Amino acid sequence: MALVSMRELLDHAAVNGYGIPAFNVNNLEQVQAVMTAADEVGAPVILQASAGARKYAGEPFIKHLIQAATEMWPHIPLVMHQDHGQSPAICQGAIDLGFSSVMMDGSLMEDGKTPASFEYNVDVTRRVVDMAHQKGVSVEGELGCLGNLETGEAGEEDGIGAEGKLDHSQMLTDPEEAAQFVKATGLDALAIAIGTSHGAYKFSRKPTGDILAISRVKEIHARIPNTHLVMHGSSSVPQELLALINQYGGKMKETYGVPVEEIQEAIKFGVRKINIDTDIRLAMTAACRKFLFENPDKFDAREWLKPAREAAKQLCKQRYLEFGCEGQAPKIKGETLQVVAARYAKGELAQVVN
Ligand SMILES: O=C(CO)COP(=O)(O)O
Ligand SMILES: O=C[C@H](O)COP(=O)(O)O
Ligand SMILES: [Zn+2]
Ligand SMILES: [Zn+2]
Repeated sequence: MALVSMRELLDHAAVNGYGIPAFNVNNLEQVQAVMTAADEVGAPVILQASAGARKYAGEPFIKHLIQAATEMWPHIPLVMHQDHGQSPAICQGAIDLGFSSVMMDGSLMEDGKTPASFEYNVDVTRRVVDMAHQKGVSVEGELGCLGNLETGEAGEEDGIGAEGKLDHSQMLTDPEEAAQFVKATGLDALAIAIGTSHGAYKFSRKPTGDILAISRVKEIHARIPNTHLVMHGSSSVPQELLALINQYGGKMKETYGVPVEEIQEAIKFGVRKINIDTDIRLAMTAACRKFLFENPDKFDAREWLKPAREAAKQLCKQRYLEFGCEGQAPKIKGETLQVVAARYAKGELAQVVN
């Protein structure tokens, strides 16, 4: 099957009440880990590449790694999604490269650090929707800035995150604004801010409602019940992986992620795409540290990449099962992007916002 539209997968997830993890990938082993996990449980797949991933591997490698996955697993509906595009030009580049879905993250200005105005966000997102839908490519936008409600700080581990302190009104997506935003842009999926942030250091304690606002998901969903919601920064940061890393020479500080049961609750209220990168990083690092510690004489990279890939696969498989993806892949038609483009043109996929 050629690459499919993210909209088609999220529509299917909405009708059938499940959520799809979107895994960040940077290299061969991560692509193989996600695909094998999906194959074992019959899950549809969203592979996403950040700007950092494209810089690390090089765009041709990202493109061909994902295309190789469509050849090796032709029966799995697969979306190639660009994560956190900082400008319409970057999204255009990804569409030209063959991505079947893009994120225009207009919650921050092009520098990836300065919170943007609502008007700026609508303008850039609308422009990306116009060009993407003509090709049948899906668009995710973001309203509200990801950040830690305890400290007012955004994740500082990757290239994207607001600088300085944010207040709660910037870090919690407003339901009414969300409705205006969806109406004005016509996007396919909306990333919301509810207290999650990127990276391993999300919460200083197991999160409760004051720092992880699942109640806000419910309020947004009540206002825009037909829009697919996206949760970024949704790694669960399993304590056993932190313990393994530290047991074998790592030095990670105490930290907590987004509990799986909170994500499961959010899935009941319109969350259809759940972004996970950090958990794969933790799983691979733990496995790699353990293997090298136990086998100090080994030097063939394949020997330590194999357990790392296997650990990533187990993590992905667990999330597919926990989010309800099991057995869904064969039920998805896998329309071509041309067919999807025609459906956008006819207005069949227009957003319904009252
Ligand atoms: O949101 C993400 C990518 O867009 C990844 O989030 P994590 O850092 O929680 O894995
Ligand atoms: O958006 C955040 C992802 O975790 C990507 O991280 P990255 O920019 O380090 O590749
Ligand atoms: Zn953002
Ligand atoms: Zn993100």
